[in-house]
Amino acid sequence: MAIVIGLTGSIATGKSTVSRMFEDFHIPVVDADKIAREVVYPGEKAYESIVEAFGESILLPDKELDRPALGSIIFADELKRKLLNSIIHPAIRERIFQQKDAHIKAGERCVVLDIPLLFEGNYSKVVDRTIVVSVDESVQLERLMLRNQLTEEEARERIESQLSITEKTKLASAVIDNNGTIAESREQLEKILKSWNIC
Ligand SMILES: CC(C)(COP(=O)(O)OP(=O)(O)OC[C@H]1O[C@@H](n2cnc3c(N)ncnc32)[C@H](O)[C@@H]1O)[C@@H](O)C(=O)NCCC(=O)NCCS
Ligand SMILES: Nc1ncnc2c1ncn2[C@@H]1O[C@H](COP(=O)(O)OP(=O)(O)OP(=O)(O)O)[C@@H](O)[C@H]1O
Repeated sequence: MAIVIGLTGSIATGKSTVSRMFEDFHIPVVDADKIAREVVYPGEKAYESIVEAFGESILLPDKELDRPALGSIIFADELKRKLLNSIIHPAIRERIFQQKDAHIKAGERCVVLDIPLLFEGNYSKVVDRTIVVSVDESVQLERLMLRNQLTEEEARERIESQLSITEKTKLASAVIDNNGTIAESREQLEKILKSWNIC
């Protein structure tokens, strides 16, 4: 029986940074953010529905989705965020399950599902264990503003669009404290996987 691990965090807490570490353990990762980009390539069904719902102003001159523009709209307006979610989440969900099943069919004994909205999207029932990557809210705010070049207000809107990191850590099987260095977080990951007899 394969073990399915759900990896999550809140925005900019370091989920992708930890996700990359699974490569060292030869554990495949299904990346929901990557899938979210693929399902909105021009020509995909979700792309057409997004343009219909949000208008051509969220497109770049080459007709690709203008992700920062769409981000500014949906993180500032809960109803618009719900509208985008209702268009895009079913397509993301379908591909997550397809990729997970393909890894298991190929004989992998452990698969990671890296999903930002793991708890909000009710994925916890399809994973065996969860790892939450956590940082203090002040560190989260600082890293988010720096990475996405956002004002404090914009960064706070994004943080508030998800379940808080405090709530997520309460729901986790294991927590990685990513306030320190990346090497320290890697050590914590290794310890967790060893305690679960995964590496
Ligand atoms: C709004 C979009 C176009 C902005 O794109 P951008 O390239 O700037 O950001 P990216 O996709 O890398 O997302 C960054 C982070 O934002 C957070 N986030 C993204 N979408 C959402 C959402 N609908 N609700 C809450 N948080 C979200 C996640 O923590 C994610 O890791 C994009 O995030 C998107 O299409 N979102 C909807 C799909 C989604 O929910 N994805 C995340 C979960 S699968
Ligand atoms: N331990 C660390 N020390 C310093 N910077 C870090 C550390 N971990 C991550 N970062 C930086 O913080 C930012 C957020 O990290 P990352 O992109 O991994 O977060 P994320 O949780 O995947 O974000 P998102 O939810 O937006 O996809 C990045 O710029 C990353 O380089």
